[in-house]
Amino acid sequence: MVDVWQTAMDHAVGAARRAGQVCCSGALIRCVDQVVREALQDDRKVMTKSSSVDLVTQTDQKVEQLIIQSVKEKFPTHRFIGEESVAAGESCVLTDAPTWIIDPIDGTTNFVHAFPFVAVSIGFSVNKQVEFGVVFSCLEDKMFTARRGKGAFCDGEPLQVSDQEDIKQSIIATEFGSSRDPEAVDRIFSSLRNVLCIPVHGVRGAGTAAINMCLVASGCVEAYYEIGIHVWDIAAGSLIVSEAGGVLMDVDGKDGGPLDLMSRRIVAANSRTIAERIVREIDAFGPPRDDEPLRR
Ligand SMILES: O=P([O-])([O-])O[C@@H]1[C@@H](O)[C@H](O)[C@@H](O)[C@H](O)[C@@H]1O
Ligand SMILES: [Mg+2]
Ligand SMILES: [Mg+2]
Repeated sequence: MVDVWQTAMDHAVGAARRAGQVCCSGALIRCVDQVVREALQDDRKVMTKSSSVDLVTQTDQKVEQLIIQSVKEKFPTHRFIGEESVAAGESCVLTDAPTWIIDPIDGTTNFVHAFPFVAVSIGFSVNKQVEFGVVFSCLEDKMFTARRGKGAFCDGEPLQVSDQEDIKQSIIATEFGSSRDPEAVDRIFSSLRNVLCIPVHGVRGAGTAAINMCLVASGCVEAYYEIGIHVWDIAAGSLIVSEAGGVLMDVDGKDGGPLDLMSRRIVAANSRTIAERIVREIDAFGPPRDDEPLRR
Protein backbone atom coordinates (compact mmCIF):
# COMPACT_ATOMS: atom_id res chain seq x y z
CA MET A 1 0.00 0.00 0.00
CA VAL A 2 1.29 3.46 -0.85
CA ASP A 3 2.30 5.34 2.29
CA VAL A 4 0.79 8.72 1.38
CA TRP A 5 2.14 10.65 4.35
CA GLN A 6 5.66 9.35 3.75
CA THR A 7 5.46 10.73 0.20
CA ALA A 8 4.31 14.06 1.65
CA MET A 9 7.13 14.02 4.19
CA ASP A 10 9.74 13.32 1.50
CA HIS A 11 8.31 16.28 -0.40
CA ALA A 12 8.54 18.45 2.74
CA VAL A 13 12.21 17.55 3.24
CA GLY A 14 13.02 18.54 -0.36
CA ALA A 15 10.99 21.75 -0.10
CA ALA A 16 12.62 22.70 3.22
CA ARG A 17 16.10 22.14 1.79
CA ARG A 18 15.36 24.24 -1.29
CA ALA A 19 13.75 26.95 0.86
CA GLY A 20 16.73 26.84 3.23
CA GLN A 21 19.09 27.41 0.34
CA VAL A 22 17.19 30.59 -0.55
CA CYS A 23 17.31 31.79 3.10
CA CYS A 24 20.94 30.85 3.60
CA SER A 25 22.29 32.46 0.50
CA GLY A 26 20.57 35.65 1.68
CA ALA A 27 21.88 35.33 5.24
CA LEU A 28 25.43 34.44 4.23
CA ILE A 29 25.56 37.29 1.76
CA ARG A 30 24.54 39.56 4.62
CA CYS A 31 27.58 38.30 6.57
CA VAL A 32 30.25 38.39 3.94
CA ASP A 33 29.73 40.62 0.99
CA GLN A 34 29.20 44.33 1.32
CA VAL A 35 28.92 44.89 -2.45
CA VAL A 36 26.25 42.26 -2.98
CA ARG A 37 24.63 43.51 0.20
CA GLU A 38 24.10 46.89 -1.41
CA ALA A 39 22.92 45.31 -4.68
CA LEU A 40 20.27 43.42 -2.71
CA GLN A 41 18.84 46.57 -1.21
CA ASP A 42 15.29 45.60 -2.10
CA ASP A 43 15.58 42.06 -0.82
CA ARG A 44 16.87 43.40 2.49
CA LYS A 45 13.91 45.67 2.97
CA VAL A 46 12.57 44.91 6.40
CA MET A 47 8.87 45.36 7.05
CA THR A 48 6.94 44.97 10.29
CA LYS A 49 3.76 43.10 11.27
CA SER A 50 2.10 43.00 14.73
CA SER A 51 4.67 45.36 16.32
CA SER A 52 7.72 47.38 15.34
CA VAL A 53 9.91 44.41 16.32
CA ASP A 54 7.86 41.71 14.56
CA LEU A 55 9.89 41.65 11.36
CA VAL A 56 9.25 40.25 7.89
CA THR A 57 11.30 40.39 4.68
CA GLN A 58 10.59 39.64 1.07
CA THR A 59 12.56 36.43 1.54
CA ASP A 60 10.01 35.20 4.14
CA GLN A 61 7.21 35.83 1.64
CA LYS A 62 9.10 34.39 -1.33
CA VAL A 63 10.10 31.22 0.53
CA GLU A 64 6.56 30.61 1.78
CA GLN A 65 5.16 30.93 -1.77
CA LEU A 66 7.86 28.62 -3.08
CA ILE A 67 6.91 25.91 -0.56
CA ILE A 68 3.15 26.33 -1.04
CA GLN A 69 3.38 26.23 -4.86
CA SER A 70 5.49 23.09 -4.85
CA VAL A 71 3.10 21.34 -2.43
CA LYS A 72 0.00 22.43 -4.39
CA GLU A 73 1.39 20.86 -7.56
CA LYS A 74 1.76 17.51 -5.82
CA PHE A 75 -1.11 17.58 -3.28
CA PRO A 76 -3.77 19.87 -4.79
CA THR A 77 -6.44 19.14 -2.15
CA HIS A 78 -4.29 19.86 0.91
CA ARG A 79 -4.74 22.99 3.00
CA PHE A 80 -2.19 25.46 4.35
CA ILE A 81 -1.53 27.59 7.38
CA GLY A 82 1.47 29.72 6.46
CA GLU A 83 2.82 32.51 8.64
CA GLU A 84 3.02 35.09 5.88
CA SER A 85 -0.28 34.03 4.24
CA VAL A 86 -2.01 34.52 7.61
CA ALA A 87 -0.31 37.92 7.93
CA ALA A 88 -1.77 38.73 4.50
CA GLY A 89 -5.29 37.90 5.72
CA GLU A 90 -5.75 34.14 5.16
CA SER A 91 -7.59 32.27 7.89
CA CYS A 92 -5.73 30.41 10.61
CA VAL A 93 -8.05 27.57 11.51
CA LEU A 94 -6.87 24.01 11.98
CA THR A 95 -9.39 21.55 10.52
CA ASP A 96 -9.31 17.75 10.17
CA ALA A 97 -8.11 18.10 6.57
CA PRO A 98 -4.48 17.40 5.69
CA THR A 99 -2.81 20.74 6.45
CA TRP A 100 0.73 22.01 5.88
CA ILE A 101 1.75 24.40 8.67
CA ILE A 102 4.62 26.52 7.42
CA ASP A 103 7.06 28.97 8.97
CA PRO A 104 9.19 29.94 5.97
CA ILE A 105 11.87 31.60 8.11
CA ASP A 106 11.75 30.91 11.81
CA GLY A 107 14.14 33.45 13.25
CA THR A 108 13.52 36.39 10.91
CA THR A 109 15.15 38.79 13.39
CA ASN A 110 18.25 36.57 13.33
CA PHE A 111 18.07 36.51 9.53
CA VAL A 112 17.89 40.30 9.31
CA HIS A 113 20.85 40.71 11.68
CA ALA A 114 22.91 37.76 10.36
CA PHE A 115 22.71 36.08 13.76
CA PRO A 116 23.45 32.56 12.57
CA PHE A 117 20.38 30.52 13.56
CA VAL A 118 17.59 30.38 11.01
CA ALA A 119 15.19 27.54 10.22
CA VAL A 120 12.53 26.52 7.74
CA SER A 121 9.75 24.74 9.64
CA ILE A 122 7.10 22.53 8.02
CA GLY A 123 4.56 20.60 10.06
CA PHE A 124 1.81 18.46 8.56
CA SER A 125 -1.40 17.67 10.42
CA VAL A 126 -4.34 15.37 9.74
CA ASN A 127 -7.36 15.27 12.08
CA LYS A 128 -5.61 18.07 14.01
CA GLN A 129 -2.75 15.72 14.87
CA VAL A 130 0.78 16.40 13.61
CA GLU A 131 1.82 13.50 11.37
CA PHE A 132 5.30 14.71 10.50
CA GLY A 133 7.58 17.63 11.22
CA VAL A 134 10.58 18.92 9.29
CA VAL A 135 12.90 21.64 10.59
CA PHE A 136 15.84 22.61 8.40
CA SER A 137 18.41 24.62 10.35
CA CYS A 138 19.86 26.07 7.19
CA LEU A 139 23.04 27.78 8.38
CA GLU A 140 24.02 24.70 10.39
CA ASP A 141 22.89 22.54 7.44
CA LYS A 142 21.02 20.19 9.79
CA MET A 143 17.80 18.48 8.73
CA PHE A 144 15.58 17.52 11.69
CA THR A 145 12.68 15.19 10.92
CA ALA A 146 10.03 13.25 12.81
CA ARG A 147 7.13 11.09 11.77
CA ARG A 148 4.43 10.22 14.32
CA GLY A 149 5.26 6.89 15.96
CA LYS A 150 8.51 6.50 14.03
CA GLY A 151 11.08 8.54 15.98
CA ALA A 152 12.95 11.80 15.47
CA PHE A 153 16.17 12.23 13.52
CA CYS A 154 18.87 14.75 12.65
CA ASP A 155 20.39 14.01 9.24
CA GLY A 156 19.14 10.45 9.64
CA GLU A 157 20.65 9.91 13.12
CA PRO A 158 18.12 9.14 15.90
CA LEU A 159 17.50 11.87 18.46
CA GLN A 160 16.97 11.35 22.19
CA VAL A 161 16.17 13.96 24.82
CA SER A 162 18.45 14.44 27.84
CA ASP A 163 17.94 12.04 30.78
CA GLN A 164 18.60 14.78 33.37
CA GLU A 165 15.65 14.86 35.80
CA ASP A 166 17.05 17.53 38.13
CA ILE A 167 16.10 20.99 36.93
CA LYS A 168 18.95 22.45 39.02
CA GLN A 169 21.38 20.62 36.71
CA SER A 170 19.61 21.86 33.57
CA ILE A 171 19.75 24.49 30.84
CA ILE A 172 16.38 25.96 29.89
CA ALA A 173 15.71 27.68 26.56
CA THR A 174 13.23 30.52 26.16
CA GLU A 175 12.70 33.72 24.15
CA PHE A 176 11.47 37.23 24.83
CA GLY A 177 9.07 37.18 21.84
CA SER A 178 7.97 40.19 19.84
CA SER A 179 5.65 42.04 22.21
CA ARG A 180 7.08 45.17 23.83
CA ASP A 181 3.93 45.89 25.79
CA PRO A 182 5.40 46.75 29.23
CA GLU A 183 2.90 44.56 31.09
CA ALA A 184 3.70 41.52 28.92
CA VAL A 185 7.44 42.21 29.24
CA ASP A 186 7.11 42.38 33.07
CA ARG A 187 5.38 39.00 33.09
CA ILE A 188 8.03 37.46 30.83
CA PHE A 189 10.80 38.83 33.09
CA SER A 190 9.10 37.67 36.27
CA SER A 191 8.83 34.13 34.82
CA LEU A 192 12.44 34.26 33.69
CA ARG A 193 13.57 35.39 37.14
CA ASN A 194 11.70 32.52 38.79
CA VAL A 195 13.20 29.94 36.43
CA LEU A 196 16.73 31.36 36.71
CA CYS A 197 16.56 31.45 40.50
CA ILE A 198 15.44 27.82 40.92
CA PRO A 199 18.48 27.93 40.24
CA VAL A 200 19.14 26.36 36.85
CA HIS A 201 22.59 26.06 35.26
CA GLY A 202 21.62 28.55 32.57
CA VAL A 203 19.03 30.06 30.30
CA ARG A 204 19.57 30.20 26.53
CA GLY A 205 17.67 31.16 23.40
CA ALA A 206 18.63 30.56 19.75
CA GLY A 207 16.17 33.19 18.49
CA THR A 208 14.03 30.56 16.77
CA ALA A 209 11.38 28.43 18.44
CA ALA A 210 11.94 25.59 15.97
CA ILE A 211 15.67 25.34 16.68
CA ASN A 212 15.08 25.68 20.44
CA MET A 213 12.79 22.64 20.18
CA CYS A 214 15.37 20.72 18.15
CA LEU A 215 17.88 21.51 20.92
CA VAL A 216 15.48 19.87 23.41
CA ALA A 217 15.10 16.86 21.10
CA SER A 218 18.90 16.62 20.75
CA GLY A 219 19.46 16.66 24.53
CA CYS A 220 21.43 19.95 24.45
CA VAL A 221 18.91 21.74 26.69
CA GLU A 222 16.40 20.12 29.03
CA ALA A 223 13.42 22.32 28.16
CA TYR A 224 12.09 25.20 26.11
CA TYR A 225 9.11 27.35 27.04
CA GLU A 226 7.53 30.42 25.51
CA ILE A 227 4.25 32.33 25.64
CA GLY A 228 3.40 34.25 22.47
CA ILE A 229 4.59 31.79 19.81
CA HIS A 230 2.31 30.75 16.95
CA VAL A 231 1.20 27.42 15.52
CA TRP A 232 3.72 27.68 12.64
CA ASP A 233 6.60 28.15 15.11
CA ILE A 234 5.87 24.91 16.97
CA ALA A 235 3.92 22.44 14.76
CA ALA A 236 6.98 20.65 13.36
CA GLY A 237 9.19 21.06 16.44
CA SER A 238 6.56 19.68 18.80
CA LEU A 239 6.54 16.31 17.02
CA ILE A 240 10.35 16.28 16.86
CA VAL A 241 10.45 16.72 20.67
CA SER A 242 7.80 14.09 21.44
CA GLU A 243 9.30 11.55 19.03
CA ALA A 244 12.69 12.10 20.71
CA GLY A 245 11.08 11.02 24.01
CA GLY A 246 10.14 14.46 25.33
CA VAL A 247 6.88 15.84 26.71
CA LEU A 248 4.75 18.78 25.59
CA MET A 249 2.28 20.79 27.59
CA ASP A 250 0.38 24.03 27.87
CA VAL A 251 0.91 26.20 30.95
CA ASP A 252 -2.44 25.79 32.76
CA GLY A 253 -2.85 24.73 36.37
CA LYS A 254 -0.29 22.50 38.07
CA ASP A 255 0.21 19.96 35.29
CA GLY A 256 0.17 22.36 32.32
CA GLY A 257 -2.66 20.59 30.49
CA PRO A 258 -2.34 19.08 27.02
CA LEU A 259 -0.51 21.06 24.35
CA ASP A 260 -2.92 23.13 22.28
CA LEU A 261 -1.22 24.13 19.01
CA MET A 262 -3.39 27.27 18.77
CA SER A 263 -3.04 28.51 22.36
CA ARG A 264 0.28 30.31 21.71
CA ARG A 265 1.86 28.73 24.80
CA ILE A 266 4.20 25.80 25.08
CA VAL A 267 6.49 23.92 27.41
CA ALA A 268 8.57 21.27 25.63
CA ALA A 269 10.83 19.28 27.92
CA ASN A 270 12.82 16.09 28.31
CA SER A 271 10.60 14.92 31.19
CA ARG A 272 7.27 15.56 32.89
CA THR A 273 9.08 16.48 36.13
CA ILE A 274 10.99 19.35 34.52
CA ALA A 275 8.03 20.48 32.39
CA GLU A 276 5.70 20.67 35.41
CA ARG A 277 8.30 22.55 37.45
CA ILE A 278 8.53 25.17 34.69
CA VAL A 279 4.73 25.43 34.57
CA ARG A 280 4.74 26.15 38.33
CA GLU A 281 7.36 28.91 37.95
CA ILE A 282 5.95 30.83 35.01
CA ASP A 283 3.23 33.42 34.78
CA ALA A 284 0.59 31.77 32.56
CA PHE A 285 -0.89 34.72 30.70
CA GLY A 286 -2.88 34.03 27.54
CA PRO A 287 -2.35 36.09 24.39
CA PRO A 288 -5.20 35.99 21.82
CA ARG A 289 -5.33 32.50 20.31
CA ASP A 290 -4.17 31.87 16.74
CA ASP A 291 -7.69 30.74 15.77
CA GLU A 292 -9.36 33.72 17.44
CA PRO A 293 -11.18 35.51 14.57
CA LEU A 294 -10.53 39.00 15.95
CA ARG A 295 -6.83 38.29 16.49
CA ARG A 296 -5.72 40.91 13.98
O1 LIG B 1 8.67 35.43 13.41
P1 LIG B 1 9.57 34.25 13.33
O2 LIG B 1 10.99 34.60 13.19
O3 LIG B 1 9.07 33.25 12.34
O4 LIG B 1 9.36 33.43 14.72
C1 LIG B 1 9.81 33.90 15.99
C2 LIG B 1 10.46 32.85 16.78
O5 LIG B 1 10.61 31.62 16.55
C3 LIG B 1 11.12 33.42 18.01
O6 LIG B 1 11.94 32.51 18.67
C4 LIG B 1 9.99 33.75 18.91
O7 LIG B 1 10.46 34.28 20.11
C5 LIG B 1 9.03 34.72 18.28
O8 LIG B 1 7.87 34.74 19.12
C6 LIG B 1 8.67 34.41 16.84
O9 LIG B 1 7.55 33.60 16.75
MG1 LIG C 1 8.55 31.66 13.61
MG1 LIG D 1 8.76 33.13 10.41
